[in-house]
Amino acid sequence: MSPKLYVIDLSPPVRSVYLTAAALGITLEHVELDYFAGDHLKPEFIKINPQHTLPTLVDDDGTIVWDSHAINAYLVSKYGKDDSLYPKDFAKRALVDQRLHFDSGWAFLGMRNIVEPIYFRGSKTIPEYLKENANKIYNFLETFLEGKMWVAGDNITIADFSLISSITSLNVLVPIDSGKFPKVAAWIQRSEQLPYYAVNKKGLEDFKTNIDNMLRA
Ligand SMILES: N[C@@H](CCC(=O)N[C@@H](CS)C(=O)NCC(=O)O)C(=O)O
Repeated sequence: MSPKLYVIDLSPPVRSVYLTAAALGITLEHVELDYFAGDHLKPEFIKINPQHTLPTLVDDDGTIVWDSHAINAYLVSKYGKDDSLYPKDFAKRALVDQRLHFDSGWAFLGMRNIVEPIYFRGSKTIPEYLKENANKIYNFLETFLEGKMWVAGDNITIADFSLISSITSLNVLVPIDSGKFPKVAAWIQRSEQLPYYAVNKKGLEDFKTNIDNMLRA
């Protein structure tokens, strides 16, 4: 039996778990919920995750984990052959954790603040202050990548998986100026070369189509 992952491909946090699972070489059983029909708000799902967010993991032994960052750390700790994706060394882990919290508090949130009015309130434009915020996020990331291949050093970690799914989605909404943010642009290109990157690509393309349609509708 494979651990169950409740998903919607459009979601950046869900795609970060796809990347982690692919990097670990493990299979998760995807349970797709119809987000726009409100499947995640139904009592049977609320019983599993009262915060009703996707992704949510239910492992074979009944362990339930939600929040993609916690899921990714859990999967590496439980299924990783080594700790390279989420180092045990305190100082290295602290840097990865900082980047993960940057994803939660800035990158994903910056994207979510733009998307929700488009998805749920019929908004057809992106306010200037949210575009400015997106550029602030790109600028922070540009600084983090100074002298580094990946966001927390020379090894890829789960922080890259969280940030690549959020940042490529934010890029759909507020395009990254590669002249201003060359390190961010190079990091995206590096990520796209990963042998398992396709698991981010499909949901990202669906997300782009979805946003294009909603902004035009
Ligand atoms: N910090 C959470 C964010 C998860 C999240 O907000 N997911 C969205 C989809 S992208 C969701 O499930 N929204 C439904 C809701 O909040 O009710 C994570 O990383 O898992």
